[in-house]
This record gives sequence, structure tokens and C-alpha cells, in this order.
Amino acid sequence: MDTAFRPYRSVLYIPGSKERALDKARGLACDAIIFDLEDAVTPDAKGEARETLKAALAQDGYGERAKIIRINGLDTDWGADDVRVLKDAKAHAMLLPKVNSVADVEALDALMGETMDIWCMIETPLGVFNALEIAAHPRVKGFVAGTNDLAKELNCRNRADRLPMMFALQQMLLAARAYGVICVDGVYNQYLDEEGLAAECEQGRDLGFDGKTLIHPAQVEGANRAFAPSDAEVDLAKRQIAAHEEIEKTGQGVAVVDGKIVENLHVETAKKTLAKAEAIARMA
Ligand SMILES: CC(C)(COP(=O)(O)OP(=O)(O)OC[C@H]1O[C@@H](n2cnc3c(N)ncnc32)[C@H](O)[C@@H]1OP(=O)(O)O)[C@@H](O)C(=O)NCCC(=O)NCCSC(=O)C[C@H](O)C(=O)O
Ligand SMILES: [Mg+2]
Repeated sequence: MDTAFRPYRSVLYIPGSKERALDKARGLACDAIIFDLEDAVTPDAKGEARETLKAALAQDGYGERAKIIRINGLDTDWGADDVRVLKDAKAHAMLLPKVNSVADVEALDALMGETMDIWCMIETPLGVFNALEIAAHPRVKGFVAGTNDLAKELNCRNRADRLPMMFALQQMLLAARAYGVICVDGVYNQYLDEEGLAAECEQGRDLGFDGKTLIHPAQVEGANRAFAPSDAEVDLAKRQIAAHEEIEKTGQGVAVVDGKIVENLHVETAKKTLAKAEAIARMA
């Protein structure tokens, strides 16, 4: 199933072991769900969580939300069984944690059927440096920044401006954009701090991320707001497209809107803004 042409403003992690949360998500306004079998599930609960998740996906009821299964690494005791049990589940993608190189993707590809896309957590130093070759793999359709693991690996301090991991975030974004791969920002751990989340979403949007991964339902609304085109952006996009169409009729290529030039490339961006707004409207 295709994971492109959808909004990914809010991508909510749900522990695969928590039946109540799996059920609650059916009524939440998130654009996508990551059903987690990795960090949110303790080792002794892995087998049961896998079966709980399989049953929840068979029951479905998640509507238009993109469904992404985060399995355990293939170098763990659980990864291969996760794939075996869930490869035919009704989901859009399988998310592989701690991807270091394209060889990790190839190993998953060899175990999976054809029905799901592959998404990759970029959260290790090697994963960051190899992001370009990972994004180039034809089955890879999404990247998720693992900012907790990145902070651990970097031994960096947790700063509001995320300066210590800026290189890594930008490198994964560039690689994703080079190959048309969706790229979603990491989580904001203080899940009840609305102001802090809003600031980090704003930064993520400024950088170019498609949306933010979330850990609690209270974060959904803030992410949806931050990553949707605003009314002013939609209005500007429409005016830019119209002004450029008009100027083209006169044989010229450069229009001016609100004192700023509008060329072909700006029209492309404006069209993307409208397409995103339409995709969001379809989610409602
Ligand atoms: C953070 C939590 C442990 C908080 O749980 P809890 O105290 O139970 O929250 P609330 O009582 O406020 O919950 C209120 C209701 O909302 C439901 N709920 C809670 N979380 C979720 C969720 N994620 N999805 C859906 N529904 C959720 C509760 O069931 C309550 O429902 P109800 O009883 O009907 O009112 C908890 O939120 C949690 O476990 N969050 C997910 C944590 C997680 O997935 N972590 C792993 C991903 S993060 C990561 O690994 C990132 C990456 O790899 C990296 O390196 O950075
Ligand atoms: Mg991680």
C-alpha cells in the first residue's frame, strides 16, 4: 500500500502491548500511527504484544490514518518473528529501527512480502552518514528521526534549539528529499508541555520535516496545527499561481505578489501547499 500523497503532520507511537491505547487511537485525529514493538515494549512482553497488535490490525477501524509497524531490529531475538507474524498485516509500512546502512534494509526486504513499504529510523551515527544510500533503496518511502537514540549516541545535551543534532537532522532531510522520501521529526519527551512542543514543531516545520512523531494523544492537535499550511499560506499560494498564470499570458516568466517575485519554482511550491491542504481536508 502506498504511503505517499498523505499528510504526516502527527505520527503517534502506540505501544503494541497496550490494548486500551490501541483502541483509543481509532478515534484520535492523528495522520499516522506507529504501532511500536521496540522501545515501548519490555522484553518479556514482546511475544504477546506482537499477537495483540496482529489482532488490532485485523480488526482495523483506523480509517484514513497511515499504519506503520515498528518492529525490533533484525539483530535482536524478536525482529525476524515480528516480520514473520506481521508481514501480511493490514498496514502501510514496516519501520526498521537503528538502520545503519542499506544492508539493513536489504535484510528486511528479503524477509518481507511486497505489500508494505519500508520506513527507516535514522538514529545512529552510521545511519546519519549513510542516509543517502538508505533513501535511494526503492522500497524505502519514509524516514523517522530517532532523536532520543541520537542524543544518546552523540552524548549531547538536551537543548531547546537542538543545536547538537542539527547536522544529523539536516543530513537525513537532504537525503530524504533527494529521493522523495517522507521525513518525520523526532519526539518531544515532555508530553504535557504544550509550549515546548509548539516551539519544537515550529522548528521542525521550518527545517522542512513533514510532521512530528508523538508519544501522547495530548500532542496531536499541536502537531496538526504546526505542520498544516495556514490559511494565509493557502491564500498566498492561490494568489501566486493566479498571478503567474496571468504574467505568462504576456510572455513573461516573473510575477510579483506582495512585493516578492514569483517564478516557476515558487509556483511548484504553491501547488504543493495546496495539494497538502487538500490531503489534510480529506483526512477530516
Ligand atoms: C507517556 C505515557 C507512558 C503516558 O501514559 P499514561 O500515564 O497512561 O497517559 P494518560 O493517563 O495521560 O493517558 C490518557 C489516555 O490516553 C491514552 N494514551 C496514552 N498514550 C497513548 C498513545 N501513545 N496512544 C494512544 N493512546 C494513548 C491512555 O490509554 C489513556 O486512555 P484512556 O484510559 O482511555 O483515557 C504513554 O503516553 C505512552 O506509553 N506513550 C508512548 C510511548 C512510546 O511509544 N514510546 C516509544 C516511542 S518513542 C521512541 O522510541 C523514539 C525513538 O526511537 C528515539 O530514539 O527517539
Ligand atoms: Mg530510538
